[in-house]
Amino acid sequence: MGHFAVADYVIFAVLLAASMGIGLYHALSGGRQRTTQEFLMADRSMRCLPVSLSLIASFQSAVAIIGVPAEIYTHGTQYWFIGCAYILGLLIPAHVFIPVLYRLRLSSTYQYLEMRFSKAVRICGTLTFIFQTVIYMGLCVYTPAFALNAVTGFELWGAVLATGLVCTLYTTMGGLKAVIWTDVFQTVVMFAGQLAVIVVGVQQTGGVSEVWRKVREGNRISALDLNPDPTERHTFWTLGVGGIFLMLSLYGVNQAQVQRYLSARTEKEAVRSCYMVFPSLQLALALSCVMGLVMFARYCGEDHSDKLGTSSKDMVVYFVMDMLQGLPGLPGLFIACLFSAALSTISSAFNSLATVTMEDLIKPHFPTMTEARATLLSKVLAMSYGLLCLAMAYLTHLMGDSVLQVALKIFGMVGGPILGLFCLGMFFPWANSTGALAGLGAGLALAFWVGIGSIVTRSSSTRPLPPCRAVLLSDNMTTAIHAALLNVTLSRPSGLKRFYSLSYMWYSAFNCFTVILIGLIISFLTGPMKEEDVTPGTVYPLLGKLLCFLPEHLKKKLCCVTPLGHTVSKTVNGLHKKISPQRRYIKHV
Ligand SMILES: O=C(O)CCCC[C@@H]1SC[C@@H]2NC(=O)N[C@@H]21
Ligand code: NA
Repeated sequence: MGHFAVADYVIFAVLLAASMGIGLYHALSGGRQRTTQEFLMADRSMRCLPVSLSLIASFQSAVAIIGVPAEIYTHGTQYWFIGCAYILGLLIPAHVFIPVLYRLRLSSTYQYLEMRFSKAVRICGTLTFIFQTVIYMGLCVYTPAFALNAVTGFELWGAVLATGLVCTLYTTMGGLKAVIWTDVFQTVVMFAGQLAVIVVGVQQTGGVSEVWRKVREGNRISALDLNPDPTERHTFWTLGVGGIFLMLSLYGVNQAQVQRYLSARTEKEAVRSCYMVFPSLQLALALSCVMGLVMFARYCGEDHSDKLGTSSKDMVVYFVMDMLQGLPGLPGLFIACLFSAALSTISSAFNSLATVTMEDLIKPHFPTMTEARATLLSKVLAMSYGLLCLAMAYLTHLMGDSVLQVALKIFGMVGGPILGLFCLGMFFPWANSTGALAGLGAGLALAFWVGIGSIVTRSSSTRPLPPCRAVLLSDNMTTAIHAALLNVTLSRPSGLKRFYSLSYMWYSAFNCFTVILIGLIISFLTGPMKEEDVTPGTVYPLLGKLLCFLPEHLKKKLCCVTPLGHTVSKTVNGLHKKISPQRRYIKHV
């Protein structure tokens, strides 16, 4: 099955060559990547269009291209409601996180934690991020390679090595500029590949109306599920609300994204790039959901259970090869789409790992290091992280069946606490570094307790909808069977088991609130910080913004008077800075 014509290999090779070419171009042009400002921050000269396409590419990998269609095929279109989370999930980063982080002119987003709390908090934040990204990178390398190998015999480790090496090379040579411009190219290839599969799939299923009829009969169009039960895997609340915290952890404080915001030439360009992400993310979500629906309609009523019934990872590639078989070049286009998605995510991860390792873990200990050595070290780091991620590729093989679920769990378990740390710092001036460390520790501990508990007790898997053979029965018959299935198997989990069956879409929110709650309690127990001791510009005046409708004098009374006498609240570039008289003196010395 799925023999590749020469044209397919050519297209795949062209993708790798084009990525290499872009990397080489940026290695030989501009400042020739001689400074870390250029290598890690693209000289802070980027415009909003490439930044926005690069922002999508960072967290739209083969996991989404294979995982989302499998999710829709198995459980229906409930997952599509995650698109509702993109509204607040991008507005809050654009108007809260970007202003604070951009004005501090950071290179690593974790520098914020040292400015707001202490060096210890910064190191913990950086190490947590590295842990999360290395695992996620492994998943992104493994997914396309294993899926292709399983269905088409595509040379497995050859693909993994080719991907890893090409990616490491152009990231190491061309730095962030190369990563952003290859992301732009790879995002276009990714959309083209998905569109091709959809067009051919609809045409082979007998047209749009035929697809729609089969999808409706197979009740794959999910209604708005307002079930408030937090253990229900996918409902409007877990996806639309829980998804907001997932988006904030990725598009608000994740190093890969913050680095892109900071590489924009002005803050306005950064905010605009965040806005421009919205339509492209909706398009990416729509393409992968529609692909799942077309796959369902195509195989409805036919018995492909031998192939489709196995692991969800393989069914999508099987479907694509089945559709594109015999159309020279299209299987190659889909392979290119899969590896474009993987490459653009992995290169972003490499580059962000190299940046934080340099900025947070190495430079502070070697302040006298020359630019040349620092840039060389950054390149060595990118290479070594590349090799580490190949090792991780195998480990993720053991993580479980639905790659999408594994990725979202990782973001929830590790990204959630990091989001909590930044929220604690930005919205609660009283929080101190002891509280921050305690909060992060508690958040991670709880996250891993729930996450691992749910894997061990296998309480997070939800029964798939009945396969579409049930279509042949009348509607009410199907409903009756479905109801029977429900009340028989749905034994109400109680106590700890219920705790383990918390929907993984709530992990980000749950862990974020844990960090904030514990962080505040410990801060108050160990002596809260005084507002005038907080580094100016590291606190977002949440109270001031929320009460912005109040007249100025009332606002001053409410949120600018501290017990140690009044402080002058200076509004510097839109952010309230509390500079007490004596500090004001220090400030101007
Ligand atoms: O595709 C991946 O590599 C990870 C799975 C999707 C990650 C999240 S889901 C919400 C947001 N929208 C995206 O397109 N990616 C992120
Ligand atoms: Na990607």
